[in-house]
Amino acid sequence: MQNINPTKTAAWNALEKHKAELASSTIQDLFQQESNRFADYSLTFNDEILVDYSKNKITRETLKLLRQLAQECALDEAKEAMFSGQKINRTENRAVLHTALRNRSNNPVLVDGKDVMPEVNEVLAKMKAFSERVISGEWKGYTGKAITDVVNIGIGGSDLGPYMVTEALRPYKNHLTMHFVSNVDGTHIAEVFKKINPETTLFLVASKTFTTQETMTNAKSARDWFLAAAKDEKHVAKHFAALSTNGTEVAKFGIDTDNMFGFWDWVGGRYSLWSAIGLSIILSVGFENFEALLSGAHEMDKHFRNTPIEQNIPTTLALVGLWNTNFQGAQTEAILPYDQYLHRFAAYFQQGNMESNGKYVDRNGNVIGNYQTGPIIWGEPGTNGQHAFYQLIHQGTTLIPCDFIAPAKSHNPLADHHNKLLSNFFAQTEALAFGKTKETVEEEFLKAGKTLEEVKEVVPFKVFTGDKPTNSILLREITPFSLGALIALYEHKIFVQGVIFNIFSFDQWGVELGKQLANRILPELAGDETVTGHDSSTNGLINRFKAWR
Ligand SMILES: O=P(O)(O)OC[C@H]1O[C@](O)(CO)[C@@H](O)[C@@H]1O
Repeated sequence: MQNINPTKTAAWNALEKHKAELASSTIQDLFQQESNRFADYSLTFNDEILVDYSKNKITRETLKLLRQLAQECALDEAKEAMFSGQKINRTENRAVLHTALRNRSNNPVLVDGKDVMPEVNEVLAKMKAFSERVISGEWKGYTGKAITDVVNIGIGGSDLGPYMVTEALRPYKNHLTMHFVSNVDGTHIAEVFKKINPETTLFLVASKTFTTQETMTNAKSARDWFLAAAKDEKHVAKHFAALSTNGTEVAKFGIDTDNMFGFWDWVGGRYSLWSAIGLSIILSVGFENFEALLSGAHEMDKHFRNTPIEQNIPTTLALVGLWNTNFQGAQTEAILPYDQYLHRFAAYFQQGNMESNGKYVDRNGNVIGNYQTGPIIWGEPGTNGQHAFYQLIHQGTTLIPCDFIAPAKSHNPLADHHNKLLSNFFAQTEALAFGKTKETVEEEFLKAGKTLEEVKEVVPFKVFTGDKPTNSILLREITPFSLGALIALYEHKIFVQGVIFNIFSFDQWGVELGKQLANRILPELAGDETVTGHDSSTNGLINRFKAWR
């Protein structure tokens, strides 16, 4: 992977000039100039996912220059480096191979000269056998009863991915009730304890490192709660499994390593739902559906690796996103799924994108001064978002590019709900792009029998400038396969942007300082002594906490 400052490329320079030339054009103007924008600026994956990026302020020239930028930043070489197991996570000296976890072709993937596929397949086979026993009821708890509830204890990538997918695939669910505990706030696990029975609950302790404070604290409380009922330590083996890379810590915690499902340091936490961390998904929807999820992601991997840049969906979305943040002044991106089952999708990619590309130091170790790296990611399902924050997207002073995502076919085709839902999706993207002029507002008033004199004060507030960029991602249906492909699409989008930003997307040093300071503060919270070792604000807060608790 080369270390190229994107702003030093010829393409970046040309994009700056091009931006100035386009400045006076609106998205509406571009639609008037190009009658076929939909056909020319949309791509289809597998006849299952349509990506329409026509409602962005881009032209053929914009795309040509953005593609040139990707080439000048050696994107193809970086892609091959990732897929072939090179240690592109240089600050941790690790390969980045979530693609190997879903490599359904089974072609060898080498890390340090060793094919990782046999081990990947071995863990998959172990998860299959285990999940079948639990789902069928053959796996019994300590009093001989079958498992009814599964509690995944993990945080960050060890929670957000499996939780998001489990929710997204609810229509495929079996009888097991799933719970996800992540927060170290005792409330999170205490509320779950109220709903479960120790005799019929299986705890999955999901942690790549098996040292994460939140997870280990919750896991210990779960074990204490369980032993308060089960009494005998030997019963732990029937009720606790570990999903981790760290066998030593798993054994130290007291979980039978027969109940451990391993993965490897080349799986990043936020890219780990395809690994043993996906066991809760398998327990919820069955192994076959998990395989279909992997297959969907694998198809997207092949598309990303092999499709020319002009038709390459993740690359196109990455380039359009980069254009919006670096040349149009946007700082955030909203992900707006019009599907209630995808209610954690934005939260999932909040970590996926912001932990990956929220970096200010480039691959040479230099501070980045003159371009933006990862955007702020946020979002909520439509139409809830419409009644909450869309006001600002339509009429605020900040530019917010949005991804609208929806399935054509609903899993719950109740009366006309889905048509209503989708009419809102289509209407929003139309309104954001084309807005509403002063003339239209006045015309509407005249039609309603008002005079222009009567309404002149209110007219400005009813005008929508439009010219707000959106992508529309329409899926045929949310299935395990299409969901796998959709997730992989976003993962690769993040990768492409990281390559061009010239940053390391697969480390996360930015989360360490807070952890370090919390470890220093924790013992200070124990006694009643006044704390004086910090700045006046931190001392003041700690001391008031101690006085009030
Ligand atoms: O799976 P682990 O090791 O418990 O880590 C959980 C999460 O903590 C982080 O390391 C930092 O917050 C994430 O990258 C990771 O997903």
